[in-house]
Amino acid sequence: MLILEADHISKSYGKFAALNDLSMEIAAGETVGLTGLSGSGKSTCARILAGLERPNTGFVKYAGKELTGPTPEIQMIFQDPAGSFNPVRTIYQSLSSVLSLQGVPKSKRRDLLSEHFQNAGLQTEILSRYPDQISGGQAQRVAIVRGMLVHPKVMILDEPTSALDVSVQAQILHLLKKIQKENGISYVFISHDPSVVEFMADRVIHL
Ligand SMILES: Nc1ncnc2c1ncn2[C@@H]1O[C@H](COP(=O)(O)OP(=O)(O)OP(=O)(O)O)[C@@H](O)[C@H]1O
Repeated sequence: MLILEADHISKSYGKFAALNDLSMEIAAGETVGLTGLSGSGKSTCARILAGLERPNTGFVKYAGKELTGPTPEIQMIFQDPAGSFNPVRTIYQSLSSVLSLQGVPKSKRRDLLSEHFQNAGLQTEILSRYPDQISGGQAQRVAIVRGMLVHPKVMILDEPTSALDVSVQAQILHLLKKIQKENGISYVFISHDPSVVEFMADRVIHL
């Protein structure tokens, strides 16, 4: 079953064409790799597939319907995980507000987060820290947990391990594979590193 489709999408910024006539299809549960040189439009494509930007021409369909904006069902993970958290809130506060939007009562949030943390190889002590008090690898695990809290069907991963040490990179890639196996979600995995994309993806598209 197709979950996400891009149909002849193009994007220009002024006269500059960042993405030119890309079509791709992503089936439920599969990982499509997206690779290409710096400036080839990978991040532009990621933002469009996540509904964060609209293409100038063409369209994106999610679950058969045109995507016109962001939806919780498509989550995006960025290269710089620490930067995607509010620096003046603890990790618990940031994640708790996601659960609040989900209607999870306060009394259940800590236990639920502990369960997610254990599953993602994170110690629960991290919940009381601020984003600048955790490592890059820990921050990326927390970002992945945060994305999973809303039960997405698709995750767009834009260079999720590029800022991490090689040993930490491998751990994150294995965590992502485990999460996919457990939840059957689809990934669009973007990296300029062909070996990382090969490891993760069922199919690879070169931009
Ligand atoms: N908001 C924007 N305004 C103007 N130009 C942009 C904007 N976003 C991207 N671009 C340009 O579009 C092109 C594609 O950028 P994009 O970030 O999608 O490439 P990329 O393949 O992800 O590159 P990298 O691997 O270096 O991150 C680049 O030349 C970039 O400068």
